Amino acid sequence: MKSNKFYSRIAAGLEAMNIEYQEYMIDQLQDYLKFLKEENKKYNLTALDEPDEIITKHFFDSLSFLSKFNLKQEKFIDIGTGAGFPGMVIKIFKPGLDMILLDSLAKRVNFLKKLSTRLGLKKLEVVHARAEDLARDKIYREGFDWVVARAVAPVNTLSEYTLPLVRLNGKAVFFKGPGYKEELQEAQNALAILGGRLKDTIKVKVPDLKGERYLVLIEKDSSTPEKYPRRAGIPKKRPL
Ligand SMILES: C[S@@+](CC[C@H](N)C(=O)[O-])C[C@H]1O[C@@H](n2cnc3c(N)ncnc32)[C@H](O)[C@@H]1O
Repeated sequence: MKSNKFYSRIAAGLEAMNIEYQEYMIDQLQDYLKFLKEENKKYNLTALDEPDEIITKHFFDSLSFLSKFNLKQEKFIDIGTGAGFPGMVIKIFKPGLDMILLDSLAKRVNFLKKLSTRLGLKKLEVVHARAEDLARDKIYREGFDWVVARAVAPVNTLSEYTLPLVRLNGKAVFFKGPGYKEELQEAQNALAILGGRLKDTIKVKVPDLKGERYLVLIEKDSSTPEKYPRRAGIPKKRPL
């Protein structure tokens, strides 16, 4: 519904990022905003509460991914998705993706399940687990074309959460601020052990956002040894 308050702002952001869309997708995003605001009062799902801030810092930041990567019908997982960023937003604009949203916190998982039903999304699974445990499950291990994460952990720890889930020649993409360079320095050992290789760091322009944003692209060029990830909690406590 174009008359809705935030429609034109969202449309302008999508156009600035060169992202193709249909009107119903913006309607879904507005419904997401409404439901997030309602549920956030009860469950503290995200620190941001002001709609314009949610649009810029959560929606547009998540969508910056689609301004750089052209996705087909591929298998995708968002690790530590929280209230659905970036995975839920990407799914709305790429409904053909086979998407899993993973988080270890039940209240966020429950919110996303309700939102998925409300929006009528298909090929979307919301999973309540820790990344370290999911990667030990044969169904998921090395099963994804794309593994993404935003605001979950530094690159060394994050590599152990994500790379065991990436299929050979698949990709992990981390949403980062300008501190990514130091994090990459400290992650060289982790990447080498886990079978990842830094392919690119891509600066993205997020409409209306002050501050620099980057997508760190890692490619998986060899299989992750069986012993990784280590048991839940260890990758954070003792990064490789
Ligand atoms: C700071 S929030 C970021 C949420 C979202 N990605 C965003 O950018 O708004 C980090 C989230 O990661 C989840 N998380 C942290 N470690 C995790 C792990 N090992 N496995 C699964 N989820 C994890 C937390 O429960 C939390 O919801």
